[in-house]
Amino acid sequence: MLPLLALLPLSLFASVAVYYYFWNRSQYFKRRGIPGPSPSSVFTGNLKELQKDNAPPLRLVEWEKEYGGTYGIFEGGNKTIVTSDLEILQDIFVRKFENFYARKTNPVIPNNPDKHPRVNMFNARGLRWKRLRTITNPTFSASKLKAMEPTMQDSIRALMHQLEQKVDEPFDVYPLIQELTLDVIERTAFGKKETQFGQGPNPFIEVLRKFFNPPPITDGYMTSFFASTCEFLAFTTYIFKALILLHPSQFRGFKAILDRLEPTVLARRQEHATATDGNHTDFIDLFLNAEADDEDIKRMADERYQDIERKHMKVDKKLTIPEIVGQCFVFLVAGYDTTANTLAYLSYNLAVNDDAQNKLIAEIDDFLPTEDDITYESVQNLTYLDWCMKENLRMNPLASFANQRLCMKGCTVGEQKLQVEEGVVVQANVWSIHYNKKIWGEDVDIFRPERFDPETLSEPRHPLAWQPFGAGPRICIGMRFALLEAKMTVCHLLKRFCIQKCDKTSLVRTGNLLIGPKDVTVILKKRT
Ligand code: HEM
Repeated sequence: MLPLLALLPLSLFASVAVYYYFWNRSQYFKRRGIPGPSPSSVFTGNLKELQKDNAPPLRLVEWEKEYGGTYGIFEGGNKTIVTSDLEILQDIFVRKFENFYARKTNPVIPNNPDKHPRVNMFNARGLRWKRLRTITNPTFSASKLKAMEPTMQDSIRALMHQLEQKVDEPFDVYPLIQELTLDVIERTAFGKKETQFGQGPNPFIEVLRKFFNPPPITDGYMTSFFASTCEFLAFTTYIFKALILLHPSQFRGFKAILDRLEPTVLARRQEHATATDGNHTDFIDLFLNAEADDEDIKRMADERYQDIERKHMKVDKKLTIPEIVGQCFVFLVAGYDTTANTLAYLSYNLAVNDDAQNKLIAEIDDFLPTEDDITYESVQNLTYLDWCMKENLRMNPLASFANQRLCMKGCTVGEQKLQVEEGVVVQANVWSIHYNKKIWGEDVDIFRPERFDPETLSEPRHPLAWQPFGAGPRICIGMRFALLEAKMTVCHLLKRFCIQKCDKTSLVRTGNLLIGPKDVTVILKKRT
């Protein structure tokens, strides 16, 4: 009885100590004199209010109006400095990359990025990231993109065939665009031979849709727990592994994607073992050509992520099979909805801006007399199309939450020499930057591609004034791929149709991971 009674004050003391730790953490920005919204919970910080209306980056814009250009929030245990100060961001993304070479911990997948076998390039850090990036860079070279062009064209033409059935009546173009971008990534990245168009809706879309629209973090006790305790990752990662075993259903989305990828990679590896020619046809082939043997794996186990600081250090150009699966996973996830959202937003912007649409059609007709003239090279030469793409992504930097870095070694940043301590995250407030009137002029809310005409500028804009693809050594690796696909699709589309608005055309942005339009309902009119 007595020992049990003694446990009572002990557990009381432990609870007070734990609470004090979290309370003290929640006072971090106050102690540092950095303004910001008071956290609604000492555990999950500002996460609840951040995700309240299902569009977190837009909440950052509202907070900037209240707290200024640089302020602090708590994303669970992540202490995050949100800023639209371009000099701070230039330091973080570019000049002091050696202090900021990692991303923040993902509360939904709390895997240790230095140890997890299936780490992908997005989550990896330090030397491991450098190795993955170095092997993957050539995948997006001009020659590889050119090799992918015929497949992209085939899927785009299949989409046009579907759109022909939709003319003259209002319809939501977004789901069909999603079908296209998934089709392209499945065919170019994972060797799927035939287009899915004409064979019914892609069953994988539903899985990805759920993946991209997770419930708010604070709605789930597991995600709340991991988000609150992200500084104890070395320990919580084991709890995470145990929970996956106990509740696999919680991670159904990931599992469904991996269940699909892993056998594909393994089957292809089998083909590689028996085939004689080493032609790279898609990402999996390219990765398998860099497969690590036992010796490589032993050597790579000594890889220390801090070695990123040794700038000229050579990296192994080798990947393990789980890493190959991880890379394929991130390409699929990063390459599908980002491009779909871009095209959906552009369809909306063209529908509600006749003038821009007419100018774009005139340029396409001038330079590309027939659909056969739409090629890898020719679309690069269309200036107005390029301005439309840029303006569309200025108004809709849909993946802006990825523009953040974790401080790995404390230093000062920006002109005011703001001290950033190790373990603090810096998040670019991209929507505020992209709508800053001092940078873009008074008409920031208007779709005006001409603002990207360099001849109208008295001096060039700051290199980070436009950052839909991020910046610095970790800038989006799929940028050229995405732009090629989007530009070719727009050219095919406007060669055949013009896009008209109707009563149901409106723009409501939503999404936790990416911000996309809820729907894009328009009317397609056949061009005569
Ligand atoms: C319009 C479409 C796209 C947008 C707006 C977009 C946006 C972004 C952004 C903002 C980042 C973070 C960059 C940073 O932190 O500096 C990123 C990273 C990344 N993106 Fe994209 N992306 C798009 C398409 C793609 C495609 C098609 C792929 C692959 C097929 C891809 C693969 C990746 C990967 C692997 C990273 C991580 C790079 C690294 O950490 O080294 N993205 N993307």
